[in-house]
Amino acid sequence: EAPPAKLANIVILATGGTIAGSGASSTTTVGYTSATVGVDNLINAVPELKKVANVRGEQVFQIASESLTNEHWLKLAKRVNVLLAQPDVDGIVITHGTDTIEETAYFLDLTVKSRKPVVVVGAMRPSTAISADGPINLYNAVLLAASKDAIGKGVLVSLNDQINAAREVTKTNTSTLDTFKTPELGMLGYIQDNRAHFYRQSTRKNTLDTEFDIGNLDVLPQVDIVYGYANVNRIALDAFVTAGAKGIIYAGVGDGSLAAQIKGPLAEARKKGVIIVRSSRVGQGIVARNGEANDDDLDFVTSDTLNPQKARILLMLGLTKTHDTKALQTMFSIY
Ligand SMILES: NC(=O)CC[C@H](N)C(=O)O
Repeated sequence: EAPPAKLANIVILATGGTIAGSGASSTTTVGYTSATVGVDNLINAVPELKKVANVRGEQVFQIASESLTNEHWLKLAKRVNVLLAQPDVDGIVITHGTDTIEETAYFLDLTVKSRKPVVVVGAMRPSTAISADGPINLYNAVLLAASKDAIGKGVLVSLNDQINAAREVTKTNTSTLDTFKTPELGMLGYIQDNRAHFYRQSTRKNTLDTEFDIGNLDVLPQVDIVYGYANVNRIALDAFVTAGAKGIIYAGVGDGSLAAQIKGPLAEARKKGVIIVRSSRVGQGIVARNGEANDDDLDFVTSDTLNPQKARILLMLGLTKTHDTKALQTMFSIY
């Protein structure tokens, strides 16, 4: 196939993860070490990249993604914004550990100020494994970032030949290659035969259409997650509030239901000024406002379809703008 006349300029920002991992042998697929291979070696392992884009790499950090902090997100988003403001950069690919890929992608979806493509990619097998998925995933991600069809679609997550939206994608399996899915709402499309094929798009606002500006931020408001379960107690909640949490995501059972013994403590925390968002540990579906709790009386916010870890990101960013629960609730319906 003839190469396109003018290749897009794509910057690969490497952050670590299994895609940059190495194991003791070619059959080691668990128990390997993440974040050991540098960005130039990742690029050199896929000479086919040269056919689809002019690529250059930057090592932003080199960690397993479970160790990511808010500061890493701020650093990464700022770098993406600087690069995308340059006329000689057409798109960004971020190589990333898969454990928190959905969180980083959603953070960028809300804070990148450009319609140019941003694709977050990872792998489930380390670079040293037989049939490692990193090289094909990286190839597909660069192809996607260089594709005109990816412009204005928000931040994308691409593994396993599939394209998912940052807001909706989630890791559904601890270890299989097809772990990234958008249950029910569905993926956006496929990458096949050297082309991105799009079939749908999220209706929620992203990138240039959000109100969030992290350009001058060095810290984010403290927001923590309290997990719901039968026989839940208030110990974790109280500890987070005492430690200075400005917001709490309650990962309730079912439709964000509140156990009798947690409802009172959550209401007390709200009276102290802490913003409470009712989310759900279920992972699919809407947490309905005034459904399993009287949110109007309690002055709580509900998470819509965001899972707890993504609700945490939106609340952190929301709290950089307002502490008004009505305004925050609106954010959960538009982002
Ligand atoms: N498949 C992976 O990338 C997981 C490796 C590691 N736990 C990480 O998230 O960085």
